[in-house]
Amino acid sequence: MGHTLIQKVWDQHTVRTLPTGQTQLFIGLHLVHEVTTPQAFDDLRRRGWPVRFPERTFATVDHIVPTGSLARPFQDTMAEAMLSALERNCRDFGVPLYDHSTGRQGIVHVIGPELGLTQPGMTIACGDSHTSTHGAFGAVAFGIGTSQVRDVLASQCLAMEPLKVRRIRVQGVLQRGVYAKDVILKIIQVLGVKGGVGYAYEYAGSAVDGMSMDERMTMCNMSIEGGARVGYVNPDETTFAYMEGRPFAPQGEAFERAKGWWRSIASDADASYDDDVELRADSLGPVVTWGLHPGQSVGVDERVPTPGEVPAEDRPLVEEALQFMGFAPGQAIEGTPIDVAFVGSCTNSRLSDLREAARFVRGQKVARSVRAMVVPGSQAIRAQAEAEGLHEIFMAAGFDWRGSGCSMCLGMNPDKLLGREISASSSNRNFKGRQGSPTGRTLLMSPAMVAAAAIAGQVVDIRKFEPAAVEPPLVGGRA
Ligand SMILES: CC(C)[C@H](C(=O)O)[C@@H](O)C(=O)O
Ligand code: SF4
Repeated sequence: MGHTLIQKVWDQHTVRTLPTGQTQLFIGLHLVHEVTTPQAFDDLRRRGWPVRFPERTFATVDHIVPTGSLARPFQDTMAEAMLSALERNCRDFGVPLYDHSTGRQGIVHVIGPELGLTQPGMTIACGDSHTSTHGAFGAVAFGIGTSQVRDVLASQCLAMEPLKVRRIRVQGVLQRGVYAKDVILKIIQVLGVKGGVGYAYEYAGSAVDGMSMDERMTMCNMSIEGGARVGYVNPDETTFAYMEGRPFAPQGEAFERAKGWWRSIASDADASYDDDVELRADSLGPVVTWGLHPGQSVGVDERVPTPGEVPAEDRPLVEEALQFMGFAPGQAIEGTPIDVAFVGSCTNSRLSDLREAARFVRGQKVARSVRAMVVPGSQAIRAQAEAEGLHEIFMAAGFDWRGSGCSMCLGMNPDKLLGREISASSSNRNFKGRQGSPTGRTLLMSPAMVAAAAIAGQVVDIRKFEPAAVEPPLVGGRA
């Protein structure tokens, strides 16, 4: 009987089995950001402990940074305190900090892959739930809390419960206007926001095989929204092509050797799974959330539910969501007016996302009633997008072209919804108050759908929304 990737990687990183039955797992890469680490570093300082493996620890600043002026001190004193603490901690403990001065700052889940820090077969931890993103490379990557951040800083190890594995095969070809974002929103709609609790999700099947690394990252990123702490894709030639030449990837002969090892950690053909699910890609359309968690979604050509048609146990949540969002039961989602359009977040702020959004924006104008913004995931993506002229396309249409960071994904910085504004957002969470206003409302969708909604001033079906006749001349290259 063969093994899955997660079994192989887990075994190779097992230090020992603890008396509790948990695994003491060695962590290959520890990513650090400003929000979840100050107390962890303080704890080490109090005990006089060093960071055990500073060379396996990398920090950036993303959640609280303004995407406009970076003049210090920040106006928000809490944000200023968090960044100052991270700067001091990195200095005191010898941890490299990828801040704005490096030209490599960005959302932690964007810069890890970009720098080649994220590699197949690694165990990766970060005090952030969307660490599952890195699983796109065939890494076992998961979010941890602040006390576990302290454990990893101090020992480079974690006490972990093993996970069951659910294989999710997406077969066939995605139709025009349907993206990885739609696939993962559909998976969460079908399996539920708690369906993945206790599981790692292995994404496979011909549609996933055909996806770029950016698309696989979008899928793995939202695993946590389906309850799965880990999501991964087996490494293949697409993975290796992405890795080659990245600053922290093995180079030359070492890269060739690494490829052999990376291939060997992929799930075996005869591996057994705790659960197996299959989805047809061909039948999928664009998906939009209408409610208060990422599982409350419909096809863009469908209607929001009526409380009567859902199982009794779901009814209170559906009623609450309809009321909060201001939807009449059974209303069509298409045509919903929007106030804000946000292209960004660790789900969908990579170069290919910006290129795709720009395709629909070129030569158009943002609706007068909409404020629209594009927030690249990293400084490198921003620079590459500018080299291709994407920023001009967005700005000419009336989009705000901003600096990199988490921005309005969660509104822990000046980018926030106001009052009851409703946003079309390429991010990953639509919880109450998520985008910075307690009464603000969020509709999650693909970046192309956000771009089209910005132009139309309402939710539109991207399949009916033609890009301007001339395609932007896309220069090859990568961030
Ligand atoms: C701030 C951080 C702890 C949080 C997370 O863990 O995911 C944030 O990134 C989010 O997306 O809600
Ligand atoms: S972009 Fe959003 S989801 Fe991603 S790490 Fe930042 S706040 Fe969390």
